[in-house]
Amino acid sequence: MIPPKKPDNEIARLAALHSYDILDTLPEQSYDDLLRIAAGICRTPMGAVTLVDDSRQWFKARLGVAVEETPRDVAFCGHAILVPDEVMVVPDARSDARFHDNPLVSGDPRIRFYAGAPVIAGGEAVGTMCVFDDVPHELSQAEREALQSLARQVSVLLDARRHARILGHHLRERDWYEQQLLQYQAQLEAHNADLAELSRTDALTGLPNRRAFDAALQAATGRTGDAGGLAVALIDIDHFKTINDLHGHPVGDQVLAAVAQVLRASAGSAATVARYGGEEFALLLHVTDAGAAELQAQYVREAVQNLPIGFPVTVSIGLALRRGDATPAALLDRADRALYAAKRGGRNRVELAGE
Ligand SMILES: Nc1nc2c(ncn2[C@@H]2O[C@H](COP(=O)(O)OP(=O)(O)OP(=O)(O)O)[C@@H](O)[C@H]2O)c(=O)[nH]1
Repeated sequence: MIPPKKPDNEIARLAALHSYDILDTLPEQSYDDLLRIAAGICRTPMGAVTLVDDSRQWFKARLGVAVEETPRDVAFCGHAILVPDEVMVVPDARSDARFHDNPLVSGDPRIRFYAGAPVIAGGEAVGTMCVFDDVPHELSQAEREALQSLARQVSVLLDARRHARILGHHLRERDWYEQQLLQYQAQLEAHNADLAELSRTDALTGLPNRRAFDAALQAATGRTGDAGGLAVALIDIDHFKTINDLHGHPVGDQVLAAVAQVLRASAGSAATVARYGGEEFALLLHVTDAGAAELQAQYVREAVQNLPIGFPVTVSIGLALRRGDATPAALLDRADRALYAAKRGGRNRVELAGE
């Protein structure tokens, strides 16, 4: 027996074979079908689609062969791939010096006839489409060409497999990027929501700020059709500059926070309470008439007056009831003028705006 030598381009040949990542995969109908056609055309009971690995030949498809692989040393196909563009035909292995005492000849499957067409993939002879028989044979020119054609079809299958795998890889990569994008988008939306929240909230008191109050007023005036259903109260801490001057700015901040808390607690859950400016707050009240609005404003004023802070803190309140379809600006203007009147009138009081 003469074991097949390794071709000069063995390293490149193995690289090409391994790039298909097909060794030791499950049988596939397409390869089985091609093999069956080859055996039918060449009139043999046995055959294989072999891939010649470093030290073994592995069968992607097999017909009448019990084993999944054999050592490369005894592989007929190891010889066949040495001449990539020819079909190797061994009419009777027993009279061929390379094979007469080959264990595949002396033992099962007792090969006498062999014909193998190299499968060229990635430019290299990676294996064969081969047929064999346990009786001697000849191969006609037409059969030889058919075997070669079927070997080319094996190459087509191998390339299709590689393209499918590359495509699958790209799709998985695209899915991954899509996932990343969705995550970034969710993060951005969360940040935007945080920013929106920040831009609508006063940091010192935690109350909605002037922008948020104006938006709430705008929305409420758009909704409320009936006159007198809505009132705005502008609330200003009295002599706040003096509080700052006497007790210091940090204490002034604490007073602002305490007043904010008391306003929120005393204004009722339906009211919108906001910090409207430095020491100025605003209330949006849903009330049925001026009497109810005034009662609520007085309640708020007294709640501030009763704050247990250690020194007197009072507020002046300008109250304006919405009449007809007055705009938010007109309503605020009337409340502001009423506040001015409350200050002038002695502070710590509620003044209801006239027409
Ligand atoms: N501590 C503190 N003071 C503030 C803040 N915002 C505004 N102020 C102060 O609030 C004071 C408002 O003073 P003024 O507008 O003169 O009014 P006032 O002293 O409250 O007097 P009247 O409104 O007339 O009763 C100013 O001294 C501002 O510096 C703040 O966030 N913290």
